[in-house]
Amino acid sequence: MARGPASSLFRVYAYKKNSSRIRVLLCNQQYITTSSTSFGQYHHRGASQNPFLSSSFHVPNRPFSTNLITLACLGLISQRKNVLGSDYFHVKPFSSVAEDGDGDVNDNSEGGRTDLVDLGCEFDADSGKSIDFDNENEVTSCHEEEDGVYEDFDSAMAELDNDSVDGEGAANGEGYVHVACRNPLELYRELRDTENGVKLRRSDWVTLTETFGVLSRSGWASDQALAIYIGKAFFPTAVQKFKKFFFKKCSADVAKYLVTLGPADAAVKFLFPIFVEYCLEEFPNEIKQFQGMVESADLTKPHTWFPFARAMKRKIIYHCGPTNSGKTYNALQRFMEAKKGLYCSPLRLLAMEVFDKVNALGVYCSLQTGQEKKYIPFSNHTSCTVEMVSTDELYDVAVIDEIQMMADPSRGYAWTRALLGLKADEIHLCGDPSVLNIVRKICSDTGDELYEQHYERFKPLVVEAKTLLGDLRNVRSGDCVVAFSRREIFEVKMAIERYTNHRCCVIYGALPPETRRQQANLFNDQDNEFDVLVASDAVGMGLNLNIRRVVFYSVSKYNGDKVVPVSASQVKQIAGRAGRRGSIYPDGLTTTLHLNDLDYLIECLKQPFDDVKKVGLFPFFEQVEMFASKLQDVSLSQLLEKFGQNCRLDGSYFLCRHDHIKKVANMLEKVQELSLEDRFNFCFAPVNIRDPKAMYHLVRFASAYSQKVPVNIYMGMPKASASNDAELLDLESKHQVVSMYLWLSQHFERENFPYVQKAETMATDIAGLLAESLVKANWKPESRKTGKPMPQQKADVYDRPRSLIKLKEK
Ligand SMILES: Nc1ncnc2c1ncn2[C@@H]1O[C@H](COP(=O)(O)OP(=O)(O)OP(=O)(O)O)[C@@H](O)[C@H]1O
Ligand SMILES: [Mg+2]
Repeated sequence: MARGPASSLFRVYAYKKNSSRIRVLLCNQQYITTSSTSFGQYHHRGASQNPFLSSSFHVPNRPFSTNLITLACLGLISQRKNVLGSDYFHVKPFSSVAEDGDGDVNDNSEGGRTDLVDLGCEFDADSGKSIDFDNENEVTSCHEEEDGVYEDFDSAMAELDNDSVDGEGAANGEGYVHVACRNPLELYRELRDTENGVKLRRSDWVTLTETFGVLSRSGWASDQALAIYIGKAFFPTAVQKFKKFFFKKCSADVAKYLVTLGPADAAVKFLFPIFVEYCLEEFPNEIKQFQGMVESADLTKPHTWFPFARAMKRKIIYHCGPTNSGKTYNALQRFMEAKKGLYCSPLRLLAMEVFDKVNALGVYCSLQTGQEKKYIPFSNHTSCTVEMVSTDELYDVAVIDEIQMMADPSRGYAWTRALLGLKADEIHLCGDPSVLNIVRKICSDTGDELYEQHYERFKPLVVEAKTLLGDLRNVRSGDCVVAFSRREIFEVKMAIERYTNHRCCVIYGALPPETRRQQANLFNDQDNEFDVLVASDAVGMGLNLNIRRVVFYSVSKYNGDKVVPVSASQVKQIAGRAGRRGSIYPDGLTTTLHLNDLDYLIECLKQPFDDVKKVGLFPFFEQVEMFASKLQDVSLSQLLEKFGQNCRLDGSYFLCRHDHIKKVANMLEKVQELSLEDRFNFCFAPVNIRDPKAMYHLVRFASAYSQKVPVNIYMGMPKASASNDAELLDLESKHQVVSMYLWLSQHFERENFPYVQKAETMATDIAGLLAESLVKANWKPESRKTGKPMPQQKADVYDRPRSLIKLKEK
């Protein structure tokens, strides 16, 4: 068996065709020795003399080259200890490895020992079968070999071995290092300095072409390339150029080896470091430019963005608990006691509710939402929406309500910014426990003191197992039926009012907050006939309504793409509206319309709160501007796209979704004279991008603004309340336009928007008309008209609303 008898070196070559088939041929002892530190973490104890001797060994799923080293060592170790589990592969003992008296494998470092040679065998994890090699390392028997790859491989290997034997210094097995074991930089330089590469056989050329295809599509490789500032967009081009270079320069042994590996991950892992060397030399400008871009899109360490807040010693109090447990109530107590306080709300409606409540209790409080600013003389307190938080003002106490919204995919950044940036001695966070861990982490980054106050629900929420048995005639006074689309809301309202004596109020997202508030008051007030509320998930956050029972009309909703189950946390939030302390129904009930949705409801209520791992971030304009300076001739939408692709974030943060902003930016492309900053700010205006009327007006506002003419609202005012759904939709959309104008007037120089008063009057009038319309609304939702005509319903039989039937049929 011995080959190169006097050699203190041996070679192992590992070939991994798939995860269970590993071939060990030869390895250069020197190589193992020098690389032993790289897997030092995998062995312990007993490594005193020979670093490969270990009493236990874990075979990691490592990159190919590490496996190579590991295998070589494992062979030695198994020889001595037989410790390898057979899960990974069976090790055929290396009969040629001698043991000394105490059973240790001879330490090669002693020098002159010649017995560590010729380690030729192949291992198969599944079968345990091995392929034996004779001492010239040519296959002597090849069990269960089916395809020709192995044969090619074997002959390639045999050739390589022969080359090494014939080559310089090979007589004793020294000097030859297989390409897989060689330094990639060296390999790259060799390729680069070669005049002409080897002429490839057609079949090899095909294999190599496929291999480059795999490299170019490899997510692993494009991720790794980011480390040397090869961006994802440039990566395929870089691979393409590398491929050209490679085909021109490739040497016989590299080509042969790659062909052996085939178009697989192992080949990508082998090629990648060479590719890196190539890129570093070939694309210095691209790398520099991308590096500049990446560095300007650095969103890591967001707590350092607020040096003033960092200079303060803030006290953070987390009011942590489920819905209706008194979190907001307790935080507001501190807010009202403070000399100067700020309350940050997730919704305009809730900001208004707190504004009213606090003023009613004798604490002067102003209101600040995106659309309106109500300054109460002598007030030191402000109730605002979280997006309007000022990180410049100093406060004694600030309250950030619904803090779990930090994890909201689109709006989360506003909560994160408030928490990181508020300059307040005391900050009260109210929310469920889902973001508690991440708040702990953020506080340890910011150096703020965190106090936790845990709450329990005042009264447990009771699930009514009977459900409404699919029949809306089982609705009772004090019920809130929750549906997840405007269309369903009107269908339910119509059905209830048609088949029962109840009257319904409605609350949904597209209604202005004034109208929602009017509807909520109508429902809360016991002295009228409106005793049922039909609402969307817009009712879910923080509001205090006189709800006895929350009935889920359905437990799935359309997410803009497909119908998906409503999330457990949302179900909890919504169901939590029932039975508020202090309301006329302090015992909360919840159920579903249909029996077959009940299990899902119970499951959601039972589920523990998520443990959120990341919260949202979005760059300030200044960051986007800095990023823009690294690019030329790109639109804002492209800029944001690129920012999203290239920004760096810490593990606790994600970049908030901004498709909506990009769409608005695209629409505004036709407005030419806007500065980048104005354009950026316009994109945050509250507009329904699916409403062409609203989009038209936004573009008009932006055009007038860019031409420095006073921005006016040219829109006919409706004369009367709606008498059908089209008119109702028109009112909703007109209110949005006015609301957008008001928002712009708050976010840009006021003198450019001189018609604020007119807009406010229009907004109030439209909200009034909407309220009037909703009281009498008993028509089919507009979108229904485009569908097939419905069969006539029998007057006395309640029929389930059609959209639900369709959903269930699906
Ligand atoms: N100590 C208290 N005394 C009187 N009323 C209270 C007290 N605590 C809470 N309430 C009332 O109970 C209701 C629910 O309280 P609160 O709004 O603070 O709950 P929450 O935990 O913030 O709920 P959510 O998660 O839904 O926002 C409110 O109407 C509030 O005024
Ligand atoms: Mg609350």
